[in-house]
Amino acid sequence: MRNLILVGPMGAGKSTIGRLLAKELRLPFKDSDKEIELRTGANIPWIFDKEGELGFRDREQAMIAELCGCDGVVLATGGGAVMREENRRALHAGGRVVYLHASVEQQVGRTARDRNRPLLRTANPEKTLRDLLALRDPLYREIADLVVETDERPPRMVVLDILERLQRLPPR
Ligand SMILES: Nc1ncnc2c1ncn2[C@@H]1O[C@H](COP(=O)(O)OP(=O)(O)O)[C@@H](O)[C@H]1O
Ligand SMILES: O=C(O)C1=C[C@@H](OP(=O)(O)O)[C@@H](O)[C@H](O)C1
Ligand SMILES: [Mg+2]
Repeated sequence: MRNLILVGPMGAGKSTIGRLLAKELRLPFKDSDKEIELRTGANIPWIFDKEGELGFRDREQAMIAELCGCDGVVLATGGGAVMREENRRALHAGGRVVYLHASVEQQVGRTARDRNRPLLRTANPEKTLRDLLALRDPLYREIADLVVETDERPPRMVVLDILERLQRLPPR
Protein backbone atom coordinates (compact mmCIF):
# COMPACT_ATOMS: atom_id res chain seq x y z
CA MET A 1 0.00 0.00 0.00
CA ARG A 2 1.35 3.35 -0.98
CA ASN A 3 0.67 5.77 1.87
CA LEU A 4 -0.41 5.64 5.50
CA ILE A 5 -3.44 7.86 6.01
CA LEU A 6 -5.00 9.03 9.28
CA VAL A 7 -8.67 10.00 9.51
CA GLY A 8 -10.86 10.83 12.51
CA PRO A 9 -12.47 13.73 14.33
CA MET A 10 -10.93 16.94 15.66
CA GLY A 11 -8.76 16.14 18.66
CA ALA A 12 -8.31 12.46 17.82
CA GLY A 13 -4.59 13.19 17.40
CA LYS A 14 -4.13 12.82 13.62
CA SER A 15 -1.55 15.61 13.36
CA THR A 16 0.34 14.53 16.50
CA ILE A 17 0.35 10.79 15.81
CA GLY A 18 1.00 11.26 12.09
CA ARG A 19 4.20 13.14 12.87
CA LEU A 20 5.37 10.45 15.33
CA LEU A 21 4.49 7.62 12.93
CA ALA A 22 6.40 9.27 10.09
CA LYS A 23 9.46 9.65 12.32
CA GLU A 24 9.26 6.02 13.40
CA LEU A 25 8.85 4.80 9.80
CA ARG A 26 11.38 7.33 8.42
CA LEU A 27 8.83 8.58 5.92
CA PRO A 28 7.84 12.15 5.01
CA PHE A 29 4.90 13.57 6.95
CA LYS A 30 2.17 15.64 5.29
CA ASP A 31 -0.70 17.31 7.11
CA SER A 32 -3.43 18.35 4.69
CA ASP A 33 -4.37 21.45 6.76
CA LYS A 34 -0.72 22.52 7.10
CA GLU A 35 -0.16 22.07 3.35
CA ILE A 36 -3.19 24.25 2.61
CA GLU A 37 -1.81 26.91 4.97
CA LEU A 38 1.64 26.75 3.37
CA ARG A 39 0.18 26.95 -0.13
CA THR A 40 -2.18 29.86 0.60
CA GLY A 41 -0.09 31.73 3.16
CA ALA A 42 -3.27 31.95 5.26
CA ASN A 43 -4.37 30.00 8.32
CA ILE A 44 -7.46 27.79 8.43
CA PRO A 45 -9.65 30.24 10.42
CA TRP A 46 -8.80 33.04 7.96
CA ILE A 47 -9.78 30.83 4.99
CA PHE A 48 -13.11 29.98 6.68
CA ASP A 49 -13.71 33.71 7.35
CA LYS A 50 -12.91 34.86 3.82
CA GLU A 51 -14.15 31.97 1.68
CA GLY A 52 -16.61 30.19 3.94
CA GLU A 53 -16.55 26.48 4.70
CA LEU A 54 -17.28 25.71 1.04
CA GLY A 55 -14.12 27.55 -0.04
CA PHE A 56 -12.07 25.60 2.49
CA ARG A 57 -13.63 22.28 1.40
CA ASP A 58 -12.75 22.94 -2.24
CA ARG A 59 -9.13 23.65 -1.27
CA GLU A 60 -9.15 20.56 0.94
CA GLN A 61 -10.46 18.35 -1.88
CA ALA A 62 -7.73 19.54 -4.24
CA MET A 63 -5.07 18.98 -1.54
CA ILE A 64 -6.35 15.48 -0.68
CA ALA A 65 -6.31 14.52 -4.36
CA GLU A 66 -2.73 15.76 -4.68
CA LEU A 67 -1.42 14.17 -1.48
CA CYS A 68 -3.11 10.82 -2.18
CA GLY A 69 -1.09 10.74 -5.38
CA CYS A 70 2.13 10.65 -3.33
CA ASP A 71 4.04 7.44 -2.71
CA GLY A 72 5.30 6.52 0.75
CA VAL A 73 4.11 9.38 2.93
CA VAL A 74 2.25 9.52 6.21
CA LEU A 75 -0.78 11.75 5.68
CA ALA A 76 -2.88 13.41 8.39
CA THR A 77 -6.25 14.63 7.09
CA GLY A 78 -8.62 17.19 8.59
CA GLY A 79 -11.62 15.81 10.47
CA GLY A 80 -14.09 16.80 7.75
CA ALA A 81 -12.21 15.33 4.79
CA VAL A 82 -14.47 12.27 4.71
CA MET A 83 -17.59 14.35 4.10
CA ARG A 84 -17.06 14.37 0.33
CA GLU A 85 -17.40 11.11 -1.56
CA GLU A 86 -14.58 12.11 -3.93
CA ASN A 87 -12.26 12.42 -0.93
CA ARG A 88 -13.32 9.06 0.50
CA ARG A 89 -12.55 7.40 -2.81
CA ALA A 90 -9.15 9.12 -3.08
CA LEU A 91 -8.22 8.28 0.53
CA HIS A 92 -9.21 4.64 0.23
CA ALA A 93 -7.25 4.28 -3.02
CA GLY A 94 -4.30 6.26 -1.62
CA GLY A 95 -3.13 3.74 0.94
CA ARG A 96 -3.84 2.14 4.28
CA VAL A 97 -6.42 4.17 6.18
CA VAL A 98 -6.34 4.32 9.98
CA TYR A 99 -9.33 5.74 11.86
CA LEU A 100 -8.14 7.34 15.09
CA HIS A 101 -11.14 7.12 17.39
CA ALA A 102 -11.70 9.41 20.37
CA SER A 103 -14.71 9.88 22.59
CA VAL A 104 -16.44 13.26 22.50
CA GLU A 105 -15.27 13.87 26.09
CA GLN A 106 -11.61 13.43 25.10
CA GLN A 107 -12.07 15.53 21.96
CA VAL A 108 -13.49 18.36 24.08
CA GLY A 109 -10.52 18.27 26.44
CA ARG A 110 -7.95 18.14 23.66
CA THR A 111 -9.42 20.98 21.60
CA ALA A 112 -10.54 23.33 24.38
CA ARG A 113 -7.47 25.58 24.43
CA ASP A 114 -6.89 25.72 20.67
CA ARG A 115 -8.53 28.63 18.78
CA ASN A 116 -7.59 27.21 15.38
CA ARG A 117 -10.74 25.19 14.69
CA PRO A 118 -13.42 27.51 13.31
CA LEU A 119 -16.16 24.85 13.49
CA LEU A 120 -15.78 24.81 17.29
CA ARG A 121 -16.50 28.51 17.72
CA THR A 122 -20.03 27.67 18.82
CA ALA A 123 -22.00 28.24 22.03
CA ASN A 124 -21.65 24.53 22.84
CA PRO A 125 -18.52 22.92 21.32
CA GLU A 126 -19.32 19.61 23.01
CA LYS A 127 -22.67 19.39 21.21
CA THR A 128 -21.00 20.39 17.95
CA LEU A 129 -18.42 17.61 18.34
CA ARG A 130 -21.16 15.10 19.26
CA ASP A 131 -23.28 16.03 16.20
CA LEU A 132 -20.26 15.94 13.87
CA LEU A 133 -19.15 12.55 15.18
CA ALA A 134 -22.64 11.07 14.71
CA LEU A 135 -22.56 12.19 11.09
CA ARG A 136 -18.97 11.25 10.33
CA ASP A 137 -18.25 8.11 12.34
CA PRO A 138 -19.85 5.81 9.70
CA LEU A 139 -17.83 7.56 6.99
CA TYR A 140 -14.54 7.09 8.84
CA ARG A 141 -15.41 3.41 9.30
CA GLU A 142 -16.42 3.02 5.64
CA ILE A 143 -12.88 3.70 4.43
CA ALA A 144 -10.80 2.48 7.40
CA ASP A 145 -8.50 -0.57 7.29
CA LEU A 146 -7.97 -0.18 11.05
CA VAL A 147 -9.87 1.52 13.88
CA VAL A 148 -7.56 2.53 16.72
CA GLU A 149 -8.70 3.78 20.13
CA THR A 150 -6.92 6.86 21.43
CA ASP A 151 -8.86 7.47 24.68
CA GLU A 152 -6.68 7.38 27.79
CA ARG A 153 -3.62 6.33 25.80
CA PRO A 154 -0.59 8.54 25.26
CA PRO A 155 0.43 9.19 21.62
CA ARG A 156 3.45 6.84 21.81
CA MET A 157 1.24 3.95 22.81
CA VAL A 158 -1.17 4.70 19.96
CA VAL A 159 1.76 4.73 17.54
CA LEU A 160 3.03 1.33 18.74
CA ASP A 161 -0.47 -0.15 18.45
CA ILE A 162 -0.82 1.12 14.88
CA LEU A 163 2.59 -0.23 13.82
CA GLU A 164 1.88 -3.63 15.34
CA ARG A 165 -1.59 -3.95 13.83
CA LEU A 166 -0.48 -2.74 10.40
CA GLN A 167 1.89 -5.71 10.19
CA ARG A 168 -0.96 -8.12 10.78
CA LEU A 169 -3.30 -6.65 8.13
CA PRO A 170 -4.02 -8.97 5.22
CA PRO A 171 -3.33 -7.54 1.76
CA ARG A 172 -6.36 -5.77 0.26
N1 LIG B 1 -3.46 10.17 22.59
C1 LIG B 1 -3.46 11.42 23.07
N2 LIG B 1 -3.54 11.62 24.41
C2 LIG B 1 -3.55 12.88 24.93
N3 LIG B 1 -3.47 14.01 24.18
C3 LIG B 1 -3.38 13.88 22.85
C4 LIG B 1 -3.37 12.59 22.23
N4 LIG B 1 -3.28 12.78 20.89
C5 LIG B 1 -3.23 14.11 20.69
N5 LIG B 1 -3.27 14.78 21.86
C6 LIG B 1 -3.28 16.25 22.05
O1 LIG B 1 -4.54 16.71 21.59
C7 LIG B 1 -4.41 17.94 20.90
C8 LIG B 1 -5.01 17.79 19.51
O2 LIG B 1 -4.20 16.88 18.75
P1 LIG B 1 -4.07 16.96 17.17
O3 LIG B 1 -2.96 16.05 16.78
O4 LIG B 1 -4.00 18.37 16.72
O5 LIG B 1 -5.48 16.34 16.72
P2 LIG B 1 -6.18 16.35 15.29
O6 LIG B 1 -5.15 16.66 14.25
O7 LIG B 1 -6.77 14.98 15.14
O8 LIG B 1 -7.25 17.40 15.40
C9 LIG B 1 -2.92 18.28 20.90
O9 LIG B 1 -2.69 19.19 21.95
C10 LIG B 1 -2.24 16.96 21.19
O10 LIG B 1 -1.04 17.13 21.89
O1 LIG C 1 -13.51 18.54 11.43
C1 LIG C 1 -13.40 19.46 10.59
O2 LIG C 1 -14.29 19.71 9.76
C2 LIG C 1 -12.14 20.25 10.55
C3 LIG C 1 -11.03 19.74 11.19
C4 LIG C 1 -9.75 20.47 11.25
O3 LIG C 1 -8.65 19.56 11.28
P1 LIG C 1 -8.32 18.61 12.55
O4 LIG C 1 -9.26 17.42 12.49
O5 LIG C 1 -6.90 18.20 12.36
O6 LIG C 1 -8.54 19.41 13.78
C5 LIG C 1 -9.61 21.40 10.04
O7 LIG C 1 -9.47 20.65 8.86
C6 LIG C 1 -10.80 22.32 9.94
O8 LIG C 1 -10.83 23.16 11.06
C7 LIG C 1 -12.13 21.54 9.80
MG1 LIG D 1 -4.93 18.06 12.68
